[in-house]
Amino acid sequence: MSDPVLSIRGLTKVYPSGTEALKPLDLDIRRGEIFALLGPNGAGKTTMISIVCGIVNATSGEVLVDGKNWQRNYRETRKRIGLVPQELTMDVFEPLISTVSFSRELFGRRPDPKRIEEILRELSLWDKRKTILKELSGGMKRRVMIAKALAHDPDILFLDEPTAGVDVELRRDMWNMVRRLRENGTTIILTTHYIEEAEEMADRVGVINKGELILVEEKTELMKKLGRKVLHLQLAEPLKEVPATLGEWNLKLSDDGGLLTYEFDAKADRTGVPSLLAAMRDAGVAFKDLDTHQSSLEEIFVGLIHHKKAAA
Ligand SMILES: Nc1ncnc2c1ncn2[C@@H]1O[C@H](COP(=O)(O)OP(=O)(O)OP(=O)(O)O)[C@@H](O)[C@H]1O
Repeated sequence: MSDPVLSIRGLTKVYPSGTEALKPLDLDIRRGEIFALLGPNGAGKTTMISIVCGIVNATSGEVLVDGKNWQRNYRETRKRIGLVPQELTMDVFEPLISTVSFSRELFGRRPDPKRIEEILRELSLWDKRKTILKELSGGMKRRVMIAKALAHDPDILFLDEPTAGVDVELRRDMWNMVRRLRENGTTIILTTHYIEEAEEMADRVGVINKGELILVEEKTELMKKLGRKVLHLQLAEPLKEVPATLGEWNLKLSDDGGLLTYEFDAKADRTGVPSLLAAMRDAGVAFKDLDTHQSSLEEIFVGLIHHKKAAA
């Protein structure tokens, strides 16, 4: 990959409790991409983000921003990174606008009331700017967390489960905001439990499990490569068993004998569907309906984690 904006090299984390949260982890993030990090609870997503954002110390390894060591260039690099954390953290008695303006100055940026106004308007927070944080709804507080992360105009933005527990409207607003940021050149790394979110938003997907990055792939490639297609055939008459002449397709017959399922590789040029249908005709098996369906990222993800578990 040419010129990654962020490089993670051999990153490990062992907490004092002895938990090995990250095995040596390597990852390059491309400039301007949306990278979705997927993984089950406790996989190490927040640990990785917290290290890159300077909240948690790594046990070993290094993080490079534009090829420069993060720790050795702390002031310069930290102001380029924004984080929307999972947990809401804010001073509850402050008016919203002071909190957001303070976040900008914290990273050494000059005060810029116009820019703060722009951010608050975009997140539909402008009307609430004088409200103290304690009096905002949960969804509003989450918007404030985003405003705080954007206040210093970072060009690399981490979103740790941005839409966990938010309503449909806020989720849609967030997705739109992320797309707009990307259009303006911001690199975005988000963690999510919602696979539909990765499917909808990401250019690339990483899957992390037990502190190990088990896969990094272009989203479309991933879906093509691992996506299986499934053909369902509703039979005109139930079968007791699959005829022997249809053995090579490994068909599954439903318990009631009324549905045949054929799973095949969506990527392969010759799927075997036409020859299967011809063989069914020869065997006298008629069907009244058929449909095909492509595996979603969710099925791929569950399959990967299970495969790893089975191999362990
Ligand atoms: N401060 C800590 N002290 C000790 N162990 C920790 C600490 N923070 C996290 N861990 C452990 O490290 C592992 C990785 O946790 P982490 O929060 O990074 O996972 P995650 O993928 O973000 O999970 P989730 O999706 O539930 O947020 C887990 O086993 C967790 O219990």
